[in-house]
Amino acid sequence: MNLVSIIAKPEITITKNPYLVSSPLLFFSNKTKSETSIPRVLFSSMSYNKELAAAKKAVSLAARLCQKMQKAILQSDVQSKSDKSPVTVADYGSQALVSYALQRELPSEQFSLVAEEDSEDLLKDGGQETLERITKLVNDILASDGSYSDCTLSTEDIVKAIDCGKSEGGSRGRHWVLDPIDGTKGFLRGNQYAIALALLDEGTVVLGVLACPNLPLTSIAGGSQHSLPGEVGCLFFSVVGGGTYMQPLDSSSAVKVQVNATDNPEEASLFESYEAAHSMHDLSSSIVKKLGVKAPPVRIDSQAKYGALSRGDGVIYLRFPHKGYREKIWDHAAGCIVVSEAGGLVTDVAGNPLDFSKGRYLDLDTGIIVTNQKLMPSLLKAVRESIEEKASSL
Ligand SMILES: Nc1ncnc2c1ncn2[C@@H]1O[C@H](COP(=O)(O)O)[C@@H](O)[C@H]1OP(=O)(O)O
Ligand SMILES: [Mg+2]
Ligand SMILES: [Mg+2]
Ligand SMILES: [Mg+2]
Repeated sequence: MNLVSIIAKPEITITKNPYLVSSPLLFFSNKTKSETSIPRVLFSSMSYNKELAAAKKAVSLAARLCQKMQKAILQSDVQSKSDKSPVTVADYGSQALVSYALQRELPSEQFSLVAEEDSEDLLKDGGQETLERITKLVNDILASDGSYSDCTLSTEDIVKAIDCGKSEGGSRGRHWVLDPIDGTKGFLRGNQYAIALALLDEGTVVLGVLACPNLPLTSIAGGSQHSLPGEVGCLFFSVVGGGTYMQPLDSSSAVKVQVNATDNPEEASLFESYEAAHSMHDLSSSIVKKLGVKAPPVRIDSQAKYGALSRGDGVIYLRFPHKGYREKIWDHAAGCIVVSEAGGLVTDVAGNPLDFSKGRYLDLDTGIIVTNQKLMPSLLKAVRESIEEKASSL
């Protein structure tokens, strides 16, 4: 039986990147081995190699599209900045590109996609011009990459690709889960955003790819989110049982990353939403005060928080949406596996893992808590106490 084995190549490093120094690269090569000599953990990651390659390609193409559009937005004058259509074009374009690329890369698989956007607004009066812009943009990205040069997409193809994302997901079979631009507000401001793609298999997230085009390749601990050009753009990826890896968006040299495993809250720093409207910052600050965290919170947009936490830039991520907000699975699926495979934990307030098998929404009523395994018990205790105090003060 021809199986895949993993060979460590410690001599290959990218010296500019501190994560690479202690992290040998892993290469996959074909080798014949008896089935019993392969650890179970490798079997689980081996089963999704094809899907991982397809997901990385799809997300990298979408990241290129988003980078192009964000540059155009930031270079535009004040008047056209108030026009929100470039972000719309980028959102739809990213979803169309990921959907199309996955289907081209995995032609023999049944395709189901749970994604944020749908074409309803594009098909209304006045949507045609936007649809044409999206179609041109997607075709331009594919042409400059040289992929799928056998066909140019029509506006109908684009609508079809976007609307593949209407699946309800659930606990049966395989479903891709996509947020084409996570952190739209950050994208518009020129700050952090992510393209987040995950694969659900029988209700469990088994694979995640997270592109963070504006995230520095070096640590953002302490809040420094600025780097020299050429030193930003990270692609995180994980397969269940296989760990989490990070590579520069424009290169294929991946390194294994791990969460910061400190058990000392004084050394732990907190990530939270940039947008106060997305999470209750007063509650997070009461929790970290109770826990004894010293550093001020680092506020960044999108699932880039999960990526940064997976490589140890910070230790805690708290997310408490305001009452009535329903969390969607595409806002957490990729980030969740990226952190868990790097040794972290992602739970609800009760300490239960997130359940992605219930359809398009996560069945949560309170919030999402992310940290390493050692700090989780005391963090959960501080969360519960702070929630009780807040409730009794109302
Ligand atoms: N009122 C809201 N409360 C919480 N999250 C929201 C709200 N509105 C949008 N979001 C989503 O929160 C995520 C951004 O999280 P963060 O605040 O941590 O950056 C995005 O997925 C964003 O959607 P979108 O994907 O459309 O940007
Ligand atoms: Mg989102
Ligand atoms: Mg989005
Ligand atoms: Mg949105």
